[in-house]
Amino acid sequence: MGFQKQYGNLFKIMLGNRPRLVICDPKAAEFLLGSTSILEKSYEYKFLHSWLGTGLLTSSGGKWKRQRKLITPTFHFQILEQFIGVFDSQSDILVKKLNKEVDQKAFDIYPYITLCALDIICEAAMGTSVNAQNNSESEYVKNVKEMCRIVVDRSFSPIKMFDVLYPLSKDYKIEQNALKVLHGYTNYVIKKRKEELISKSSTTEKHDDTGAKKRLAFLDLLLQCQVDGKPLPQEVIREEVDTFMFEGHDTTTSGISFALYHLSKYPEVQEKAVNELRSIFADNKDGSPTYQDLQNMKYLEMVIKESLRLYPPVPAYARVLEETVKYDGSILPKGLTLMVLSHGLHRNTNVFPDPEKFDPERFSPENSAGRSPYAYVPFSAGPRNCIGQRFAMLEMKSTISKVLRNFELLPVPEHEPIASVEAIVKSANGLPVYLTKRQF
Ligand code: HEM
Repeated sequence: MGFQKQYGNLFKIMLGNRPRLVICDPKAAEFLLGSTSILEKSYEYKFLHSWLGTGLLTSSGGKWKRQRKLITPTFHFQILEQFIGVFDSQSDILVKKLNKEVDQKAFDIYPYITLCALDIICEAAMGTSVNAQNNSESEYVKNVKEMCRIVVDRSFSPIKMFDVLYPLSKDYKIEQNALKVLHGYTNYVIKKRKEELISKSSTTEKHDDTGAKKRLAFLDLLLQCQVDGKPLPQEVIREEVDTFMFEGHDTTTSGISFALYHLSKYPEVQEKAVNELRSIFADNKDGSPTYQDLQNMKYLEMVIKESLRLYPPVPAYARVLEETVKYDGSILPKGLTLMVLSHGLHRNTNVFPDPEKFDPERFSPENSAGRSPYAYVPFSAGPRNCIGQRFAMLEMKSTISKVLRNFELLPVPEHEPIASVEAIVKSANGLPVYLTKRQF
């Protein structure tokens, strides 16, 4: 991160034997992210292939275009609306778990949120529960964590990054075992859902035992997709479900945890967010939020956005040039990796003065007006932006508002997070807070 201060908003570095152009400048970010032709992901994404195959995140070319078109409708707001119950019921479990920290010592909020976010994505993606919050020792949960660690390790290890050397490492064996568990579980769930889909008539299948409209998981929607009149192959469905599992829980965990941490540090911001919630839930103090309630949490959204600015969960993402291109009078050669460092872009002083200051007002409608959409990119931008962006924002609002309605968050005065830049941004020294009960 220090490189930006030294070399400016556009600079070249070598990682291993690969040169890369690091982008912390909105104009260059627009050139890359707005492009409809520079879509190929960089080398490091290959470390995800053994788990995710070539799902939406890791695929390229025709397959990516086809899958993106097919999957986009499954993120329609009417479908997202169905997941609000999942966010709410899992947040209720989170509140129960957090109750034991009330008036106790400071504790790290991150592990609690990880398990909650895992439960949410499992239920939304697969329609099943792994019950991580009540059973953090689940094999599936343990192996998701293990795979996330291995992927990051491989990106930075001068030995493990090479395919020929990697099988000699301890992690290779751990990965093989993890993949057995992860693929075994997803394949089992897909098979079970497929059988259910075939055995139930189309009318009963859309309703649960009480006759209420049944919620469909992303998996059900994928099972209903057809290409040229044929259902998607099992392998393709598995890749996408696994991709949602990977992209859809560590990212929101980081987003929620840092936002809660910032709320603890800035009591006046917390007070303002709570007042907004009081006005939204005036007639329904203990009620569950509706889709509209979540949409009305405008100030909370500003808080989340500012938190994502300072600690974007995906701090960097990269593409590789398949052709030589020209940018701003310079030739960028084929094979060059272009990396958007959102962590640095969000600290560009031309766009965000006094960048280290936490100030949600930066995202008020007046202050956001006229800002380039490529200056603030926690969810990336352009054709390969995050497909789960609206799902993530709803989940973050739902979970954070539930915590705020139940607890007051208090700061640990001397603590400053040390951003550890892995695939997902975490804090090396945790995100500790104190909790007291709130009268809402
Ligand atoms: C705060 C939460 C999230 C953040 C900050 C985030 C951020 C991002 C970013 C930066 C990318 C681009 C990555 C790249 O170019 O390599 C991306 C892609 C993606 N995200 Fe998210 N994400 C979040 C939540 C989610 C959720 C909840 C889901 C699924 C339910 C999801 C699914 C995906 C998928 C499938 C892609 C690949 C899209 C494509 O290449 O077409 N994300 N996300």
